Amino acid sequence: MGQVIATYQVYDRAGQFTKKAEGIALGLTVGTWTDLPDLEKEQLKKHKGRVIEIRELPEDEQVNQFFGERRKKAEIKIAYPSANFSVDFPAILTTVFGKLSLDGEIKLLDLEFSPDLLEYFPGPKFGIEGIRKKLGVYDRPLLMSIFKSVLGRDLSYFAEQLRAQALGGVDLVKDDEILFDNPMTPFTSRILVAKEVLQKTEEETGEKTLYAVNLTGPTFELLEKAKQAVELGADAILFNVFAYGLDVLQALAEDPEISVPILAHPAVSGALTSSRLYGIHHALLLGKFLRLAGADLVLFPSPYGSVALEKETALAIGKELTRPQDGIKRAFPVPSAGIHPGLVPKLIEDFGVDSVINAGGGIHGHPDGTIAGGKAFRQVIDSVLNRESIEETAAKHKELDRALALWGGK
Ligand SMILES: CSCCC(=O)C(=O)COP(=O)(O)O
Ligand SMILES: [Mg+2]
Repeated sequence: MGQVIATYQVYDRAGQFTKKAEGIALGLTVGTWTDLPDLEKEQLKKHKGRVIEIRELPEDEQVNQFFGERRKKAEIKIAYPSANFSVDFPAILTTVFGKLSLDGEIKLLDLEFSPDLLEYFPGPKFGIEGIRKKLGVYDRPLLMSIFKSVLGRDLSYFAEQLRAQALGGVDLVKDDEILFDNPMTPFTSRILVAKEVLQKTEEETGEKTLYAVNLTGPTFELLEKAKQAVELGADAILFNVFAYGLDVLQALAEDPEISVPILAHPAVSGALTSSRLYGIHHALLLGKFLRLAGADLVLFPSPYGSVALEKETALAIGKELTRPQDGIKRAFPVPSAGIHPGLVPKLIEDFGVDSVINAGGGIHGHPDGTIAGGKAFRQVIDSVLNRESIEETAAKHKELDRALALWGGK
């Protein structure tokens, strides 16, 4: 029989972890099992959660200080039989971390699926290889940029900014996650204008650029809207998955008519991941779950920029997105926020060639404008791959030199 195994981090004053683990295993499955007559006990046995490991860990001094008292810490693993749930994110999350998520200092660290359950999750349609094929770029990290200051501006401004990003050598341009459907730059018009602009830049430069349009609006309109986007020729979709839910992403990814890559934005996810004591581990939510739900590219805070994650955490997300997994394509890690050219060597060292360098302000804020901003990034990416020092490359390219002078990194 299939099962999911949940790993939790728990704290307890008295360190009564066996009691706590058994309480969870019962409470989230058969509830009052021990008080029932024998016949019912037998029937409910196959539904009971099973404690499979309790591992006491050294106390966390930061947590002790926070509470002003000592708290013992442990990791516990509980297996939940698949007989208890339908195999979808809402049912599984409610089973393993439904009311439990409200019950004191407990964090969901990991969830292992038995192989039979993995078949219910599509994974990315395109993944790293599929996106590289679309772009014809195989040997370097991709470069992505973000429209900025488009709110309140019209389509001609949008077209101008898109053209500059493409001429700067950017592979993918995405809407900012805060750009919704609006009268100045309507969803469908953005797709049509982008198509025209990017066809022209490709003719001029020979390089392809993909545009990811922000798919927004009421949940029950999204599928139709996404299909309409594809019909109009959209290259890719940006999706604020945590404002909607993992299952909505999965529905989009599974639909054969939505035949474009999906970029998952981490907006709102910090409310679920950021606490040391509560919520869901970053690598599980932004890594394992988003990949299973079908994201082709996943944005998350890098260890360095303006909204930084601890390095170990950011690396763990990247690892979940790219580790080999039977039948499930790898998704592109996109460590983001406050990225400028000086950070690129570290990002490539951390996330490898199969990652995306992504910048908004770091491109448009270049002292010589957006085209120069894109070029500076492409120059530093080449510099790292050619094992040239950043100083040597900057001496040959004024775009990179000016970016490093402004933001540092030499
Ligand atoms: C926290 S990851 C998402 C980053 C993002 O949405 C963004 O707009 C980053 O812009 P920046 O100007 O910091 O590159
Ligand atoms: Mg943004």
